[in-house]
Amino acid sequence: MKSQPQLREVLTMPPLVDKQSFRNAMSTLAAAVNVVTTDGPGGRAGFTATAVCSVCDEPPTLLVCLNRGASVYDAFRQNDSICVNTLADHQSDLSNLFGSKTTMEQRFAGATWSTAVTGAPVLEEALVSFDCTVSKRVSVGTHDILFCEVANVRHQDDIGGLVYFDRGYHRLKSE
Ligand SMILES: NC(=O)c1ccc[n+]([C@@H]2O[C@H](COP(=O)([O-])OP(=O)(O)OC[C@H]3O[C@@H](n4cnc5c(N)ncnc54)[C@H](O)[C@@H]3O)[C@@H](O)[C@H]2O)c1
Ligand SMILES: Cc1cc2c(cc1C)N(C[C@H](O)[C@H](O)[C@H](O)COP(=O)(O)O)c1[nH]c(=O)[nH]c(=O)c1N2
Repeated sequence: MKSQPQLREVLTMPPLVDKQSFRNAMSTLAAAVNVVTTDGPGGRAGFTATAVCSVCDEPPTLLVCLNRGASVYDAFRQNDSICVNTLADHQSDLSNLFGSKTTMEQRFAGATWSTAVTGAPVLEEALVSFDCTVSKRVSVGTHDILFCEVANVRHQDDIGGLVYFDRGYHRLKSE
């Protein structure tokens, strides 16, 4: 019978797949597109994120993965108020605005905002907005995982969703 590798052996093992192969594979996982915003002592900031998912419903918690090299990282490190604004089918331009090398002024000038209970910016025409407080932060590799407790939800009816798949946007409409 083959013995289990010792911890030291595991730690020195090379990565199983290279970065590009990983990204190519990940590009086949369809994901909702979100503009994640914050405000507070670290200032107002926002970025586009597809690495968002549900964690548990007691307490209602979702997670957001944020690259520590992103321009918004310091603001998200200092602030605990976060709003996950899931984009509607007509908002791919806003995704590109918050997902490219633009200033925060340029990003927020691209849409209309209100202020959530927690103080985070809420996108007026979002499909759904999750107003959250960060409950825990975990660093893994290049990213921080932000666990966010949901204080309030705002949902719009009769509006299509936006999905990122195969490095492009796809519009979804319910029958
Ligand atoms: N989780 C992330 O940080 C993440 C997710 C999606 C896109 N992006 C960024 O958006 C840009 C365009 O992405 P694309 O999908 O058109 O092409 P891509 O080839 O850069 O990425 C393909 C897929 O790989 C994953 N990915 C990409 N960069 C990653 C990273 N640094 N960490 C973890 N997963 C990552 C995502 O699932 C992405 O959809 C790139 O600059 C990319 O880095 C980052
Ligand atoms: C469709 C799509 C999806 C994502 C991104 C981009 C795009 C276009 N980006 C990258 C992130 O939005 C990007 O780092 C910043 O908005 C632009 O970089 P700077 O803020 O200027 O560093 C991104 N970054 C991240 O840390 N987590 C994520 O889940 C995603 N997802």
